Amino acid sequence: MYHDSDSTLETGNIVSGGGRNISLGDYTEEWRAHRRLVHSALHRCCQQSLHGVIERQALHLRKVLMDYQETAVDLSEDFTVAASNVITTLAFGKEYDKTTPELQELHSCLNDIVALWGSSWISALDSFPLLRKMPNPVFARLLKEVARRDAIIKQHLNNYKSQNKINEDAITGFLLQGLDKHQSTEHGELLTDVHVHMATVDLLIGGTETTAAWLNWTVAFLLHRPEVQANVYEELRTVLEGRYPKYSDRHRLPVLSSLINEMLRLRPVAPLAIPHRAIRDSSIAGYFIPKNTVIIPNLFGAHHDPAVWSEPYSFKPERFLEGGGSSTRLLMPFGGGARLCLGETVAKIELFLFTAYLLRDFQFVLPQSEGSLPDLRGVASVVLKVKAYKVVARPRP
Ligand code: HEM
Repeated sequence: MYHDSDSTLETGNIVSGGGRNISLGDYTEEWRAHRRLVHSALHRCCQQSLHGVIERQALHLRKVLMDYQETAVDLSEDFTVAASNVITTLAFGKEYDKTTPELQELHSCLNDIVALWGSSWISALDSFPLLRKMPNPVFARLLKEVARRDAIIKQHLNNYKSQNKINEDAITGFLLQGLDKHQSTEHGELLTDVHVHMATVDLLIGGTETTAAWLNWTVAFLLHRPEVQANVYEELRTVLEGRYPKYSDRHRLPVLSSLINEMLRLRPVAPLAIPHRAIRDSSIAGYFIPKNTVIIPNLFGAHHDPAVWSEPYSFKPERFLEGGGSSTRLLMPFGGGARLCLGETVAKIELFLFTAYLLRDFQFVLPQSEGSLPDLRGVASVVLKVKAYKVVARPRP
């Protein structure tokens, strides 16, 4: 019932390529066809190539951590590169080193757009359209960054298309080929290259900082309760007998799964999801919701409701173990309904494999130089991030 995200606003239209991306697009036939196509592409890639792509990035991350040789480092950038490489490999068959200028340009541009669009200057423009008639440096920068983003993505997609063989197992390959098959919706709206372009932006924005922030939170919480880390390691060691895990091993690794679920509960990295709009008069829990009301789902609130969770603010993965009293059915870190996170399956495989690989090979410890444990309160923005901290990744014997 609550389908539309709020994109009638002018700045939203600019950022979303005229409403042609999924996260900000309105609930139209065109939007549904677009989402269906991207969903099919992700589904196919989850079955065909995703596992291998993530394994490769997890092993690369392992090498990066080994190379630090137990020095105290902030791992946030390495996590961002690992998560981003999963998406860029799937989207245009490319992976980057963190020092690559191309990668830095892509991320600085996407991060600037998210930050500028979330700024109060831009909200003021949407609330008081007359302000658009006056010079506004923030708005001018937003326009410039959107143009830069579009030029970068276009170049990547053109490079990809100019390769002789377009691989249908890669997302973009599937999307491009899918355009021929699904081009027209029931009502005749056309899906074009612009939709592939905007889907790539959606996947890059939706799939990079979220996964990276989640990994960074997990290491921070593990420093606070080292025994959880020891329990996960012990489980990995005994169940897997030395080999690296596959996603299909998850049911045999309840301790690891409980850690992942507890982190998704405690720090849903998109704490307020994406604004939705009621497409018709409705009600929630007995409250009348008129058509067009914008609804902001408070996922963080739902995950900390004392009526549902005991000690909601405590880090207690064991609550999800048998007899622990909590059910994963009450979790909603990926939102819900028609706007459910498109990358939910991709994210779940990533969180599982990255965490398993990291905890199998490293013990994360507080550096002696750090006086105190990481601050767990977080920095609020579109993505909920942990404050910067340093950690030592000590290789397991
Ligand atoms: C820890 C990892 C992640 C979390 C917690 C997360 C969470 C979310 C949430 C809460 C939403 C909004 C849902 C709503 O409004 O009801 C969302 C939307 C979205 N996410 Fe994720 N996400 C994650 C990873 C990913 C990944 C890896 C991708 C891409 C492969 C992705 C792509 C998207 C897209 C495209 C949307 C917009 C969907 C729409 O508006 O229809 N996300 N995500």
